[in-house]
Amino acid sequence: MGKGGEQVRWTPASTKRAELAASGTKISLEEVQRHRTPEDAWMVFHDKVYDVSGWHDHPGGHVIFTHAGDDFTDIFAAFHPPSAYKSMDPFYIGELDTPSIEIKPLAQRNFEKAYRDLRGKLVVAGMFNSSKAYYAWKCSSNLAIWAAGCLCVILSDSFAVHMLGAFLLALFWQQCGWLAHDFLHHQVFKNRAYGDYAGIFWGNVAQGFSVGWWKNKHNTHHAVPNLHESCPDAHDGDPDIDTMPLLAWSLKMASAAQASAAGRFFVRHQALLYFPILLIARVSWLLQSLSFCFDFAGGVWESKGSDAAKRVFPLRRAEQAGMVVHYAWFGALLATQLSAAEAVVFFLAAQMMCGFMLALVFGLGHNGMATYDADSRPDFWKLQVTTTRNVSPNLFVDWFCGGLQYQVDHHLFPSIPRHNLKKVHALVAAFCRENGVAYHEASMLAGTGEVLGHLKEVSEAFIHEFPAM
Ligand code: HEM
Repeated sequence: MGKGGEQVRWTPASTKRAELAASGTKISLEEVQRHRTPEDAWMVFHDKVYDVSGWHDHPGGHVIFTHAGDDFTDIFAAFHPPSAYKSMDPFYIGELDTPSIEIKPLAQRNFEKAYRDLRGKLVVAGMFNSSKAYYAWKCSSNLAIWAAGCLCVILSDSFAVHMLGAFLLALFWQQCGWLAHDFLHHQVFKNRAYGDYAGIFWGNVAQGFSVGWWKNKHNTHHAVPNLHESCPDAHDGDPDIDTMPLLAWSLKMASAAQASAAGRFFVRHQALLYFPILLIARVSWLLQSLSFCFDFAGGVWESKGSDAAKRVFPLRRAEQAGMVVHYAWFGALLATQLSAAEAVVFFLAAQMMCGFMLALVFGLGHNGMATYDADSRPDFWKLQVTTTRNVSPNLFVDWFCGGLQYQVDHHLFPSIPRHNLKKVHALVAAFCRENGVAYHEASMLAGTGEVLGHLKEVSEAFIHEFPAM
């Protein structure tokens, strides 16, 4: 509140943060909630208010704006190394006029406290420390799959063996996806540059994915899973559910399809089209990666926040070089060993099999779970837990899903290495039970059934809502 009790409406980017901070003015939560776009972004951390309006050079990119107008205490802890805490100081503008403890319901306060205590216990228990031997084994066994795939192409003239090679390369790329994921979440190395370089090896060089593109998209997904964007100016939507015009995960998304015949067709038949769409997913990711790395095709395939991501990602040249190496080794393999026709079949088969195996796991993680509107989104823990599905583990699932079978645990603590997630899971499951938080787990088969069932429900709701279409 301002002098005389009137509500103060702060001007956005022009705000002089230091002056505001020095004035000691208390700020209401309602006031913070009004500043929710990239150019006018205020956020709360442990009852302190920060103004990050227009900070397009935040080292993590535009993901910071997903929490404009909101509390970012827990998401900050999830993403940042301890060294980042001091970089908040220049953005401080004041204290909340009413501490959150007096605003939030008791159950919520208890849960938040317990969640933060749990993080502390996991740090003390060494759960954030990686086993380098484990990752050396994962990396070398994956390279063995790559070698086997290449040898199938080099040593044999048989079409069937070549197709086996395509399958092995598809498996290799799928596992590269999980390795790049772990390195880029900084699960393996405390030194973030090492993680980024390893990510470029397993992402750009090995499988043709741009690390900068992936980080921008994936970190935003982590910050706001299954959340619909509030408005075109905001940066608060989950890019992973932005799958229109092909798949609609809620009636809200489906409604956007009613204007075009193609859109209506896809929504009506999306449960049947789900598996065929997974087959082409990787081709789309390759195009987005090329677009991000080389400004290819005028940015047609780029996702929101790409400009900032290109500017802030420090290893842009290295990732461009990585892409060149990827297409050089893969192109040389196909061009020197196969006829033109067989090379095309091999290329498409490998891309489609890999896309299917990657996307199947992605779908299991969140699709068919709750979706939220940005305006009514729940707090950090509820958003992360209720939008996410764990897959019941077994030896095959553990290998095939690369740690993402513990999706809930991973979302709550993204920088815990995958080999510790089994232990963490036992604590998180007990913790959710004690605090009455719905926590969902299904087998691979049942989970995929849930995804298809959800797509069908959205189709039916769409047909019911727009019967004349
Ligand atoms: C005042 C608020 C914030 C400040 C001062 C800040 C500062 C920083 C700094 C210094 C880094 C670089 C860390 C390093 O690599 O050493 C960073 C990275 C990052 N930040 Fe923030 N941040 C803020 C808020 C946020 C918010 C709200 C989010 C998410 C919603 C976020 C997400 C990230 C991500 C994803 C990275 C990149 C991590 C990586 O892949 O290396 N930040 N931030």
